[in-house]
Amino acid sequence: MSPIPLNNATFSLLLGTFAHVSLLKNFELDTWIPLFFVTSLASLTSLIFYHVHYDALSPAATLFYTVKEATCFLLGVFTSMTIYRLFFHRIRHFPGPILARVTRFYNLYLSGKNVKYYDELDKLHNQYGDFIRTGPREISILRKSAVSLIYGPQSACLKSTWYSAVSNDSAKAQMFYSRDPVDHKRRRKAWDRAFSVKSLRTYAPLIRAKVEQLTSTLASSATAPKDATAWMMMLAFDIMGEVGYGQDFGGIDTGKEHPAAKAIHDHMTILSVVGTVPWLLYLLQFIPGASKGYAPFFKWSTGQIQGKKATWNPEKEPKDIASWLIKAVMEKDVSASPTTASLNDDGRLIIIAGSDTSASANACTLYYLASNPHILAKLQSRLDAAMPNGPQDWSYDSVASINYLDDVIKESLRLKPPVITGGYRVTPPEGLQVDEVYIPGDVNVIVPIQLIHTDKKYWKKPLDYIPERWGERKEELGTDETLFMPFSQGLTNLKAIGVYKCVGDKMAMISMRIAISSIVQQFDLRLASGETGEAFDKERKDAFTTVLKPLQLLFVPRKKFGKA
Ligand code: HEM
Repeated sequence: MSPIPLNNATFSLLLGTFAHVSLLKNFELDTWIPLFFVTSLASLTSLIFYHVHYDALSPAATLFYTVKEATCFLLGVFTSMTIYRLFFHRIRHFPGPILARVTRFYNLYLSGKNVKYYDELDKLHNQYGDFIRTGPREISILRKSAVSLIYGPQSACLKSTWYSAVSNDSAKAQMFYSRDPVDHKRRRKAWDRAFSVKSLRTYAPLIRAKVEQLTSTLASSATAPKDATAWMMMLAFDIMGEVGYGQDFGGIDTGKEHPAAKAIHDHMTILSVVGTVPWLLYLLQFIPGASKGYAPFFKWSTGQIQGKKATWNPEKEPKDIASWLIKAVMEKDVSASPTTASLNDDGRLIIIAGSDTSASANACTLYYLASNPHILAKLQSRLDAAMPNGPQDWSYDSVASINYLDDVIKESLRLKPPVITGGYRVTPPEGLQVDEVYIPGDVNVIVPIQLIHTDKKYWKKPLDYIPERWGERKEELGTDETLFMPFSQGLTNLKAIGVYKCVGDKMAMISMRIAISSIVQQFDLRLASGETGEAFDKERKDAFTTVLKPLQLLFVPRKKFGKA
């Protein structure tokens, strides 16, 4: 029996085409994926019901016709989608690999291949130019003017669907995932308070205490090589424990990486690879056990937040980031996290955003200093000139006055930005004019951080580590600060601003100044025997943040201080 018309292959094919052209084409599938699945399930159930009751088909025939019709329907959808994306889409004129124009699964493949998406993107830019289509509605741009247009304070671009991959409901998620600009701006105020000048002043001594604990530990077994990657990770976690929650993670004490560190790396790798197809990442969390490795960290941070709430004292000034966020909730401030779930998620954001990034920045700076003895010696001489009696003279004010220290840190952030590629933004409905190129509205755009930092159009000796390019050789090397965006910032009058830029950028700089100055003041750094630094340099994983290979260094205590 061949019931008409529902089991008709042509009809199903046409229905699929019609569904794409009239409906799906206009939807942001990433945001509507639950509805899409419920509707698909309901349609399949109705089809089965129709075949059983109206066509009186046997179970085997019902299965056969349902599968056939569903397959034809999907064939219609995907054929229409492919033709549309290749020949009719508003960004069809942009060059890029053919598969990338059709599906984001191509990006998933590129990201997952070696988890070095920045390398893949570099190859694509070399092949196709400054503007490339890296997805059906996604463009990667390597142009200076795009930085402030997309990331600057006046930008009309919003956060892309990538940010709704973890949750479609921003009321239940951390501030970072809030795509509604009004909601984001409101919630960001509570975070801004946690990083005010006054708050930062209370964090600096906590950071210094952790760094001192590290330098004593390093000094106690000075002849043995140490894995700088692991120790910088322990330091960063311990700092974020103290500054974020007023808690000691005990990493430096025990010499063991906090279990949350591995969980966060795994989580970030999944986020960056699977997140290239945001709806897929969204679905992944419904697979039982998918976030098992992450559970202890969830439990710890939720316990901390809820514990602080339970013992809240309104008279006490907050001393850590979490307490600032809780204060907004307890005082029912407009900036407060809207739900318990979102506050708990904000609590996780503190550690995730602040630890990995700072650890990677410090480890990379130590790598460059150990590999460039003349730069290390110059930095030590500047530190010695400012603090002639060595560590006993150390003060943050002295350290902050040493421009060369900032130059060293900035050059590391340029060559090895901890957030390697960065976040996508969506163009406003009226589109975006970048130099001679018009990008239509509702298109995901990105300026890949590491690639713009090393673009030979804009940088002389782009791959060389030259801290002087930020100071005395600025003019000679033509350094343009507006191209420097490790915190996803756009610059205006050399002030780092941007609606979605890193809220912890100032704390990050303070933390790096304290860590690098203290270590370099007390130790000479050398690559340990057998360590070339090559794997560390070349094999970084792009897991949104960076996952670094081990780096074996010798921390040799310095005997003399004073002016060189
Ligand atoms: C060297 C260290 C750091 C680097 C390079 C860095 C980089 C970044 C970047 C690139 C973004 C924007 C990501 C995007 O566009 O999606 C960001 C956002 C953020 N960072 Fe950092 N970060 C660092 C340290 C920190 C620290 C210490 C904290 C403190 C908790 C922090 C907290 C945040 C938060 C909360 C956001 C989300 C901001 C928002 O969505 O409004 N970061 N960071």
